[in-house]
Amino acid sequence: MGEPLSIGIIGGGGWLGRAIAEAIVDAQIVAAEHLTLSYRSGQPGFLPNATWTRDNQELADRSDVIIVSVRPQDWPAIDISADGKLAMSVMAGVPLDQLARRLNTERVVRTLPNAAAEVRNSYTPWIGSLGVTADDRNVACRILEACGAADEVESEADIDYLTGLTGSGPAFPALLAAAMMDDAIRRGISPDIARRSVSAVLIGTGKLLEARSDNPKDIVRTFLDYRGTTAAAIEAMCAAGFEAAVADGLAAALQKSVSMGQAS
Ligand SMILES: NC(=O)C1=CN([C@@H]2O[C@H](COP(=O)(O)OP(=O)(O)OC[C@H]3O[C@@H](n4cnc5c(N)ncnc54)[C@H](O)[C@@H]3O)[C@@H](O)[C@H]2O)C=CC1
Ligand SMILES: O=C(O)[C@@H]1CCC=N1
Repeated sequence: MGEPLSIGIIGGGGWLGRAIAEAIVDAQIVAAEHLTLSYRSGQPGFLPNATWTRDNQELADRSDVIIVSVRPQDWPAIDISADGKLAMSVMAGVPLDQLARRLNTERVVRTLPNAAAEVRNSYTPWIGSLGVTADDRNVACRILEACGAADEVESEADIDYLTGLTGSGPAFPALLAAAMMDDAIRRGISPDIARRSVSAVLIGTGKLLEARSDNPKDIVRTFLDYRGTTAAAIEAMCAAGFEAAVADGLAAALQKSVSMGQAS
């Protein structure tokens, strides 16, 4: 058996960095003692057995795999050499060629998890550069699957689109939940019941979609066929522009993803 894997996460104290760190330790992909996490100010209190540092080059030197998990606007200030090692990015917009050039390695994997990584339910599309080896792909897959489901995609254009659809994705049901809650409260339902009931609807629907292989369109059609309350609601929502609003939102996310890559 080879040496145990060592992994470093730049921005390991952030939302996604922490989620990945805790997921890969729980999945025993890396021992906390072989994990290095960097932070900018104030060492976070979780994973006390990991090595915490402010020095990103030290992190890179200590790690076989380097994961960059800072916000895209903080990426230009990251000035390290991965020295040919496997580097992975979770940053929205930043393309593979830029990662390779700036991190000094041909072995780069661009990924786009989502916030549900915190509860090991991310959906994460990823793509590797030509320089990644079969072992690299295997390591990247294990890391990403510790955070939920992961799929290798064919092009970076797919990642740009999925950045909005799935990377930003959890925000959309959250937006729907917020609108449903506001409406319930406006109509006199207590905030506590409004929160519990709306959360239960979203969680229950997620499980229903997971359990049934139907296309969501077919489920909607079944509801419409009752010609009852659900049909009345769906038709009013669609007449008010629901589907167009979703399409406009996803187009705006795609445009932003591409422009963030050009600006970084
Ligand atoms: N939060 C989300 O839902 C998703 C985030 N992403 C991507 O993940 C990346 C991180 O996002 P979040 O974790 O949400 O942001 P965050 O702001 O919670 O975490 C970023 C962390 O990086 C740290 N940081 C910044 N510069 C640093 C430096 N030079 N050295 C060490 N640490 C540094 C910050 O102090 C912060 O703790 C972003 O690029 C974002 O595009 C991708 C998909 C989903
Ligand atoms: O909003 C953002 O830019 C990041 C990427 C996807 C989710 N959060």
